Amino acid sequence: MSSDFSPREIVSELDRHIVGQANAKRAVAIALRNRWRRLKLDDKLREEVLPKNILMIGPTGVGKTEISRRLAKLAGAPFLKVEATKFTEVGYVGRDVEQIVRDLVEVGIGIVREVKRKDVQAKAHLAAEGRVLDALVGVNASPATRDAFRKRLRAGELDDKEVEVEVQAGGGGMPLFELPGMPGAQMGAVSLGDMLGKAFGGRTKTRRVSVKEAHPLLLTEEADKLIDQEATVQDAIHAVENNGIVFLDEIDKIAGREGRSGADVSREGVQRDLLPLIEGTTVSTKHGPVKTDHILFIASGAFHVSKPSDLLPELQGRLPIRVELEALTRADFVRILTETEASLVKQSVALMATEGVALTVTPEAVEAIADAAVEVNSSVENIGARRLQTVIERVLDDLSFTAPDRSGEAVVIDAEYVRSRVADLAKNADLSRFIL
Ligand SMILES: Nc1ncnc2c1ncn2[C@@H]1O[C@H](COP(=O)(O)OP(=O)(O)OP(=O)(O)O)[C@@H](O)[C@H]1O
Repeated sequence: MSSDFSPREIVSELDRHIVGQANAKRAVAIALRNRWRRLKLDDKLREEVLPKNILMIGPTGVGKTEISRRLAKLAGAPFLKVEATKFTEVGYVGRDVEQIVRDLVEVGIGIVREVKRKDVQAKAHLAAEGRVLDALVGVNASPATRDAFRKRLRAGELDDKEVEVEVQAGGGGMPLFELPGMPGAQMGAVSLGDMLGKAFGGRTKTRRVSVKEAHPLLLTEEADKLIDQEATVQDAIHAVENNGIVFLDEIDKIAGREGRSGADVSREGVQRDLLPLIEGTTVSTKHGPVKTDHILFIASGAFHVSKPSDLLPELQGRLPIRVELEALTRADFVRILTETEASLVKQSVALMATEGVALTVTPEAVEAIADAAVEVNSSVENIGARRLQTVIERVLDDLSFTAPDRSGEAVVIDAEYVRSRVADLAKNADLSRFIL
């Protein structure tokens, strides 16, 4: 499943979504290409080639996660983000780190299942249509009646009619997870196992839904019936072992410093627990053993207080590729707002269009938004590009609330308007702490 993009192509794909950070993009592009190269080797040599894991160093909100996530999406690779500090929490037992691999397998199953669902879509489509017809006319209806209804169904004439359908209980028939690469993927992955357990446990329940709603519900269910579940799991494990990417955030926070207080020992403990995973071990999961030797680990942290050299020497050795990400400038903010493929401005314009409001954000307004973000980042706390979200929300708050009453209107957001919404707040650090 590994993508066959060249490093140059990978970087240019990443460029569509992420501004700047050329070094980090380059490093991950090489790492991805190296996996493709490894898979081309003969068996014996292939086992010898270990991934060169990456340490990303840079302040919060400058694109570390985003680069990794986009890379994984590009490669169709199972991806999981974990905060290293999670393992320093009270009640933590060393073996919990293995949960990372189990969760990654669930993510992998999600990806493989989605691909396989597409493969069987045509067949599943017919089967789902058959079940909607059963619900409409009964299983004993004459072929002629069925055909007549099928025609009307396909023409969309029956969309609003209510039917009773039998669906798997426990979420069956609904998309069970979000795809990696989307926010929330992590949460979805954790509960995925539970949900699948229920979905395929055979319990069904009757639901009353419109014909229009019934079709997608049954489509997923019929597709899953056509998919070989065992092969899905095996493919997923293969994908995880050869292409999996784990993003370990806040690694700097578990780097111990001189002076061994109790907390430092626990931090070092977490590093020791993580080490085997990164060095290569076999984790048992409910789907079988999973080897971690070739999983790519991207560790990341700001390293404001601790330094990479404060990490255990063994861990430092396992993170040989170091890349620094720069803090974002005002000019970067302007580009993030306008040039990226799904920029915040494009998103806002599209969202307002669904309400019939033609929104225009002038270039001067974009500059003013960037100014406000820079100002609050320096006066309150530097959260990088994340600040753009809070500023935009604030700027569009009124419009967002009233949009349904303003259908048909053209609304222009200019610099003056942006300033009127956020300038005072941005100047007042105490206020913006809460609002921006
Ligand atoms: N260089 C950039 N180009 C475009 N968008 C960016 C960039 N940097 C950050 N963003 C946006 O800001 C948000 C946060 O970025 P990201 O999750 O990558 O932060 P991070 O550097 O990983 O920080 P943390 O270590 O706190 O997780 C994302 O929505 C991302 O799209």
